Amino acid sequence: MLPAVVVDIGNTRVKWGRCAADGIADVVALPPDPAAWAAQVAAWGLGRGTRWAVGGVNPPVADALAAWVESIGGTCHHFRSPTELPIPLLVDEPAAVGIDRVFGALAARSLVPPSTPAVTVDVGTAVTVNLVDAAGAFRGGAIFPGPRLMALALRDRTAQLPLVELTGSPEGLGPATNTAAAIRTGIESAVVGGVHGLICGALDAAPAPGAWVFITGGAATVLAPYHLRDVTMTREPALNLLGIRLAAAALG
Ligand SMILES: Nc1ncnc2c1ncn2[C@@H]1O[C@H](COP(=O)(O)OP(=O)(O)OP(=O)(O)O)[C@@H](O)[C@H]1O
Ligand SMILES: CC(C)(CO)[C@@H](O)C(=O)NCCC(=O)O
Ligand SMILES: [K+]
Repeated sequence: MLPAVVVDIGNTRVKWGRCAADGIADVVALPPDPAAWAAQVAAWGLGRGTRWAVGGVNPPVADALAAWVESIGGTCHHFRSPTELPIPLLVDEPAAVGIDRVFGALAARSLVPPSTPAVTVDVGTAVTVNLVDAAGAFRGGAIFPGPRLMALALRDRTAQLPLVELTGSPEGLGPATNTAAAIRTGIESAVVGGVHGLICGALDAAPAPGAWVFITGGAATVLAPYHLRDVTMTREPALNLLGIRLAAAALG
């Protein structure tokens, strides 16, 4: 089944991808709100009979979107479990893995040369760093709070810290001279350092050298100014959407 639109349901936002012959042509991130979805259907000129493929880690929103697609005359394939996807999940409890991590893995292994491991980094509501081995199996990874969750936790669990808005521009890791900048510096460093350490851990565990690293997610720009020696890092904003497209295509 080749869908016209693929949808990745996150914990904060709903990402839509418009499929082209060779991949994902356009990506938008929308709130979990049918009014925004209707406006996007109009903007992309999607008619009745449009084929959709949907999956994600926020089941109530995924169910709502799948039902909404059918209410506007679309047909929708809804991926509900990572065990439905055409990739081995070499972890303790395959059904418990976040399906977004597995969509990313599916896409990553389609982008690397044969017998090349891949590491995926998704910086969203949560950050995940995941390993796909040289045989193309998902081998697990790590999960930690994303930038916004860190900022909320500091506000919610301290007496004196304000909620700091994260901007697109990097703060840098040097000593900051006011509270808000100190929090932004700390969060930036937690993400950059955490991702760096986990990429190294995954590369050490990868059963073959030469792994490719893919970076995706709404806050992936946080990592843009930083470089890892000897590692090929590729920004792939549509990584999870590409994985949904591949999973749908594999349905036949
Ligand atoms: N340029 C940025 N710099 C720092 N933080 C950012 C930036 N862009 C987004 N963020 C923060 O990173 C977090 C993740 O961003 P966003 O919600 O866009 O990701 P997402 O991939 O859509 O997440 P999910 O898939 O979980 O819905 C948000 O909490 C947001 O506040
Ligand atoms: C970690 C998140 C929140 C990242 O979106 C998602 O993948 C998820 O809800 N995972 C479930 C638990 C797991 O992946 O092991
Ligand atoms: K995410």
